[in-house]
Amino acid sequence: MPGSEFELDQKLPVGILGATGIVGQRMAALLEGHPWFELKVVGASNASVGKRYGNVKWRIDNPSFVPDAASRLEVVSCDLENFQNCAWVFSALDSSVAQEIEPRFQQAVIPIFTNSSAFRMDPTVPLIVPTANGLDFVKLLRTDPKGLLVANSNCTTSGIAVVLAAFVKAGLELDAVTIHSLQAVSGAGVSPGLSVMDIHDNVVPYISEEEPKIEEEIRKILGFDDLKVSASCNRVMVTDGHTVNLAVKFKSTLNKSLLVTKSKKALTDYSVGIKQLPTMPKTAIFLFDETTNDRPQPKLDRMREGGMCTSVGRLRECPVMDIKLTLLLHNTILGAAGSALLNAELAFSEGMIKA
Ligand SMILES: NC(=O)C1=CN([C@@H]2O[C@H](COP(=O)(O)OP(=O)(O)OC[C@H]3O[C@@H](n4cnc5c(N)ncnc54)[C@H](OP(=O)(O)O)[C@@H]3O)[C@@H](O)[C@H]2O)C=CC1
Ligand SMILES: N[C@@H](CC(=O)OP(=O)(O)O)C(=O)O
Repeated sequence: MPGSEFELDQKLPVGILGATGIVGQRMAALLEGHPWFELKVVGASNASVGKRYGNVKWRIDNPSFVPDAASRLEVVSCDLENFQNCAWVFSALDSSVAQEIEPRFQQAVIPIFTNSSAFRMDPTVPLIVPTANGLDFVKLLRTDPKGLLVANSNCTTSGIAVVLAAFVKAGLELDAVTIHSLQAVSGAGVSPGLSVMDIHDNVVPYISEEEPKIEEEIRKILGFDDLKVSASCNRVMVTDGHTVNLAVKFKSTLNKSLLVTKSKKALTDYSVGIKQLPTMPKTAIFLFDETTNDRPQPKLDRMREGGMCTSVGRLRECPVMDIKLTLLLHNTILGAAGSALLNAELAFSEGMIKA
């Protein structure tokens, strides 16, 4: 927890657009008992308007089930006037809907931290995975604090960006990256979501629009326009937690064995370089050593550090590239709601949003 400068007389009122979906529910669960922010408004589509939030069909495995304080709220429409008293809003809207609704909040000068992909590649929108490029966000807030719309990345992108950021920070220059993902069903959201008939006992080797999104977002987050990235995405029968097999080629003349050693050190030494905040994990990356060759696994490792830590294992030489590894991230926490919340904490702690 930060020091007394952040002790507030009253918590800041915040709202969620798309509060009834999988990411919106995660946001509500993470906000329950938050030291600075209090969930006051929950918005969704007309299908949910008028319901008590506690009566909405709950879909995530939060220990407190529907968060207690939020359960009494009534779901409202995502019209601006319902959120006028919020210090800012989190958006967990479908991207097609977000495209229309999010700019209205931006124009009304209500800051918005969005999980949607609608504006991620807009050059005026910071694309921030706080445990990867959070320090860039701090610098931006200090020099040009106008970003009222802040996006976090695609879920799969998030953990990859964290690992690659650690390599870059350790001075390992990236040349090319290949990505093979095994993505959980919660990534597909509720509506339309995935049919059990399609995914049970199955692997689906295609996720609409996912591959180019990951490739572009990684370049934007790391700031390397010329980085070669190739992604292949698969949907698997896992509830939460995306697994990624990553191979990396460095711009280096060192031999592969040395690059493995340096990569391991980069991951174990990695520190994000920003202050401790309520949702910041103590360690952004957890590396399994060579005595453990069957981890990370979604069921066992997705909740490490409250779902905000990227777990890495099986880091070894690659006969084609230089190194390869397996990483795991929680797709609705690090990959969505947790990063949006940490971005808001960062912005608030840097004075972007006044109490
Ligand atoms: N799931 C994941 O792992 C990740 C998701 N994201 C992004 O986060 C966003 C939310 O994803 P997810 O929670 O999975 O999606 P869901 O389909 O589960 O939820 C969508 C939400 O948007 C609301 N909504 C839909 N149409 C409208 C409308 N016309 N007006 C107002 N509200 C509307 C829904 O309300 P209602 O219930 O009433 O229909 C619901 O609350 C998406 O943009 C997604 O791409 C990003 C990273 C990871
Ligand atoms: N498409 C991702 C989740 C997601 O919604 O990503 P995005 O916000 O980039 O559309 C998945 O299927 O796991």
